[in-house]
Amino acid sequence: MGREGGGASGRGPCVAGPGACRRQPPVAGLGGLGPWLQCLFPQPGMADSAQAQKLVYLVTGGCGFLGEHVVRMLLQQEPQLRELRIFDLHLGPWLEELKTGPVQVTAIQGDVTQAHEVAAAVAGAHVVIHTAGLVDVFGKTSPETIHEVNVQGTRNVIEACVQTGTRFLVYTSSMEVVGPNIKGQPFYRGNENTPYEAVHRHPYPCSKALAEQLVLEANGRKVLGGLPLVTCALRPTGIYGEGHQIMRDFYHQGLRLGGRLFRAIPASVEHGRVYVGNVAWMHVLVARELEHRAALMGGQVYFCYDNSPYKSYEDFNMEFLGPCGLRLVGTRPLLPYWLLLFLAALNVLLQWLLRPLLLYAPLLNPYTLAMANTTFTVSTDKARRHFGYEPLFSWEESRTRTIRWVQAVEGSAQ
Ligand SMILES: NC(=O)c1ccc[n+]([C@@H]2O[C@H](COP(=O)([O-])OP(=O)(O)OC[C@H]3O[C@@H](n4cnc5c(N)ncnc54)[C@H](O)[C@@H]3O)[C@@H](O)[C@H]2O)c1
Ligand SMILES: C[C@@H](CO)CCC[C@@H](C)[C@H]1CC[C@H]2[C@@H]3[C@H](O)C=C4C[C@@H](O)CC[C@]4(C)[C@H]3CC[C@]12C
Repeated sequence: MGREGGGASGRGPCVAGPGACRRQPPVAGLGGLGPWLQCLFPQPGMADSAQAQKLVYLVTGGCGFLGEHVVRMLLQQEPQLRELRIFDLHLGPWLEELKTGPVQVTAIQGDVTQAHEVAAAVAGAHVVIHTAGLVDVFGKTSPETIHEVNVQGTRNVIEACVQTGTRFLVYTSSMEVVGPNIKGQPFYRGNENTPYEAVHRHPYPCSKALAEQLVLEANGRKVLGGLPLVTCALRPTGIYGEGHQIMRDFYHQGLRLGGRLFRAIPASVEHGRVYVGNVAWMHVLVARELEHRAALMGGQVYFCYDNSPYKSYEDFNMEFLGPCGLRLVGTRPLLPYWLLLFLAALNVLLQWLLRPLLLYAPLLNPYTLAMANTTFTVSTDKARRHFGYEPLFSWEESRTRTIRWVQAVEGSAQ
């Protein structure tokens, strides 16, 4: 089953190309809700594309942090959408508001580890965007569960595409498929071809690497009907933006500490970050262009990037937490690295001791410390060259939106 209809020109005014794909500029002054409101109350131009609505998309993990942004971005930016299926273990109440729009929104409560549930959701979809995953570097879930969800879940998605005839699969991978590696070697302004020893031991990056490999190897497999499956993988660096749980955790930690956070990471260690709206936009563009540029894009990996500045993890967070009243104390780490490592190891011990009683999963553990202490930044234009990606949101917009969101978190916490 292929995608019906013509090529790029049949896709209304929204053709890929630097900056060309923004159907409507986001409305300023709505606290980040502008694009979403536009999708609920479409502008006149939207009506033109009504006849062209024929595609069925499935977003797995569509109720997660990234998934929700992908869902909303699709509704706003994909004029050919007829039905949007949202598959998630936990469905969010916000889905209800989407059901009043012109696109049929189908919420499916399901588990990617259950092959039959995945196959039922995939059947009849033209494109699958697979973002569902267990993101855990804090020891909340067992390595087996992480593997089951991230690897077997991805295998189930691939097999469902093959069995039901879905031809286009976009997988949300991660920078962690590359690194930082166990040796803590820096990856400085690297691109998709930069040589780097990608060796991992932690269950999360291991699972993402295995899943990505499955997706890339599946490119070219014949699906029901005999046509080839076209796959590719997107590798976001650390995502930030509205809904980012770890940012929320840092914010609350700062409030508990009297409006202060204490520097633990040298300011010179740079960490790659990318705004969630731009990551979502990249997914939408890739999904749209896979059919037209299958030979070029099939089996490829793309880092997700934008114009967010290169900074240390903590300094970057302060771009948002600072304007919300928090202060980062110290120009250098206040504790020596060996002591942090000791505390991190102690946290692991405590987690193990307390496990029968409660889940103790603090931000600091040897793995997160190593990640935060290792430079990992990307500098690439592969996505622009291959499918015309340009960030939809400037750094200033991304920053403003994130600050507004943290302020709203603050408001709701009081
Ligand atoms: N957050 C980041 O910084 C980041 C960076 C790079 C890559 N990623 C990847 O992006 C994807 C989304 O991450 P996120 O940060 O939005 O995480 P998230 O936890 O907010 O979202 C994941 C979603 O997947 C769903 N899910 C989990 N297990 C499932 C299952 N068994 N069946 C169906 N749905 C299930 C969850 O309910 C959740 O809604 C993940 O694949 C992650 O590996 C995230
Ligand atoms: C030592 C602490 C003092 O303040 C700082 C700890 C920071 C860590 C909690 C985070 C540092 C790097 C983050 C990860 C990175 O941004 C990339 C990721 C890839 C993605 O696929 C999932 C999320 C994450 C692992 C992200 C998690 C949090 C950090 C380890």
